[in-house]
Amino acid sequence: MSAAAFETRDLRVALAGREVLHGIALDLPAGRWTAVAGPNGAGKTTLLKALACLLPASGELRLLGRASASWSARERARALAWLGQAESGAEDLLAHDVVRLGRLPHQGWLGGGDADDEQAVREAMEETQSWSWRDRPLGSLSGGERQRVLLARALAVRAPVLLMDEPLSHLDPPHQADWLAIVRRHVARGGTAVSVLHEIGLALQADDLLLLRQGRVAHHGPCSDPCTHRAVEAVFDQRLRVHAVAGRWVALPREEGDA
Ligand SMILES: Nc1ncnc2c1ncn2[C@@H]1O[C@H](COP(=O)(O)OP(=O)(O)OP(=O)(O)O)[C@@H](O)[C@H]1O
Repeated sequence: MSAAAFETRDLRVALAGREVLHGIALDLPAGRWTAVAGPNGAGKTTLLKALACLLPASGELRLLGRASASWSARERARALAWLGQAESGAEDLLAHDVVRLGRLPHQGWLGGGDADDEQAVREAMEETQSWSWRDRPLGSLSGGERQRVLLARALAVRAPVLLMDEPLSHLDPPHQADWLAIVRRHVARGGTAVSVLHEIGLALQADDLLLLRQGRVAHHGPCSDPCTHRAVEAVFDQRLRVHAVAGRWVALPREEGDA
C-alpha cells in the first residue's frame, strides 16, 4: 500500500496557551510501521494525540486520504485504534470487559456484541497472552499484565491504523518481542502502526523513524538509512551512538572519552 495513512500540513497544537507543535508537515505512509522518538518534551505524545483527533489542532490533517474533520467519530474509531500512555480508569472492570470496549465502534446503538465481536476479543487476548486473566479486574493486574490487556483492547478494534504511545512500558523482554511480532503481523496484513518509543534500539526496528525536537520534525526516514542514525545521534546531542549488532541497530549511551 503506498497511500499515506496520515498527511499533515502546518499542524499546530497549543496547550495551556503555549504552542507546542509548530507547523508539522508530514506524510506517514500506510502499510508501514513508523516509530516516533525524540527528547523529553519534544511533542511526541502531543503529535500522536493530534493525529488521533484527541486534541484540537490547526492546519491540515488527513487520515487515509480523507480530511480528518470529514470522518464521523464512529468511522474514525473503526479506522484508528489508540493505546495511550499510562491509561487509568476502569479499574473495577474485568479485563474481558475492558477488551470488549474495543468492539464498541462496531456495535449498534443498543450495544451488545455478537459472535464476531467475541471472536475478535478472544483472538486479541490470546495474541497478547492475556486471556487467562480475563475474569480479573483491571486494577488487580501488574503493570505489564495491564498493558497487555490494553493492547488487546486496541487490537480488538481490528482497525487498519494502530496508534500507540509508549506501548512497551512495563513489558518484560519476551513480551516486548511479542509486541514487535504483533506489530509486524499487523503491517504484513497491510495495516499501519505509529508508535512513540523511548527505547531507541527498539524504535530502530521500525520501518521508518520520525524524530521530533522542540515541537518540530528533526528527521523522518527509513531506520536502515545511515542518515537516520546520524540524525538520532544529533537529536540526542551526541549523547548516544548507533551501532550495528548481529544485523540490528542498537543505540548505546556515549560516555565521556568514547570515540
Ligand atoms: N496538558 C498540558 N498543558 C500544558 N503543557 C503541556 C501539557 N501536556 C504537555 N505539555 C507540554 O507540551 C510539550 C510537549 O509535551 P509531550 O508530552 O507531547 O512531549 P513528549 O515528547 O511526549 O515528552 P516525553 O518524552 O517526556 O513523554 C512539553 O513542553 C510539555 O510540557
